[in-house]
Amino acid sequence: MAALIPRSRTTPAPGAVHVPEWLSEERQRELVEACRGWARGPVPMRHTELPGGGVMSVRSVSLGWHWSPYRYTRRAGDVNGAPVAPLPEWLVELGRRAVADAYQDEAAGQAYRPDVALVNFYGAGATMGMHQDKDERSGAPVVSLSVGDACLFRLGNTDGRGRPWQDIRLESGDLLVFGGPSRFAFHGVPKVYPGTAEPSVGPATGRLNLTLRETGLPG
Ligand SMILES: O=C(O)CCC(=O)C(=O)O
Ligand SMILES: [Fe+2]
Repeated sequence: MAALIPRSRTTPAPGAVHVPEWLSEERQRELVEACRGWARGPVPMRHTELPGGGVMSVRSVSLGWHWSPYRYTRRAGDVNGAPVAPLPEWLVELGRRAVADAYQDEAAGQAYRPDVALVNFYGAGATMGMHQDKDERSGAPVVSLSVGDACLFRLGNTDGRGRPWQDIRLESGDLLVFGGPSRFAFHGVPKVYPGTAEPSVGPATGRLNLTLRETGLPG
């Protein structure tokens, strides 16, 4: 839903750009629909098990490469052994457009070649602890798209999980790109605000987040 007072783009940290309402409502609906399909399979969306025995509160599915802690594989050995669904070209294009728009740099968009998407669904009470996206062997930016309930996104520093950090409210349709000096910054989602989504656009409840990345892995 368009805000009464439009939110403007910000650069919360060097290399990090937040573009509110970047996705049209139609695009958001398409993404929700696509996520419904990916959640079904070939690798079903699931709570990822962590090596320490815990499980993540978000449910996830990947495209292009399967992510499980802390590596990328072509098959989901920790789920059902199925080969991961391909990353569709329209999503690659969306990622390239996102980078070009965020950095206002067409060449940066052209150079961006994401080969993996991680789709996360935050149901009631789900959060994500502070972490780095560091299983990629590439310094290319991470493109993050949010649909559904708003959340508190915490963008920290590259040294550790603690302060300083910037708190950003990500709403449905928002784009966040973190690259350059922010590419390996710790970040997390300490809170999702239930019931803040526009019912005609987002999932019925909860929050969807999709990140595009370059793994830097061969073929
Ligand atoms: O949900 C978000 O906004 C962040 C997701 C994230 O950090 C990740 O998938 O690595
Ligand atoms: Fe992350």
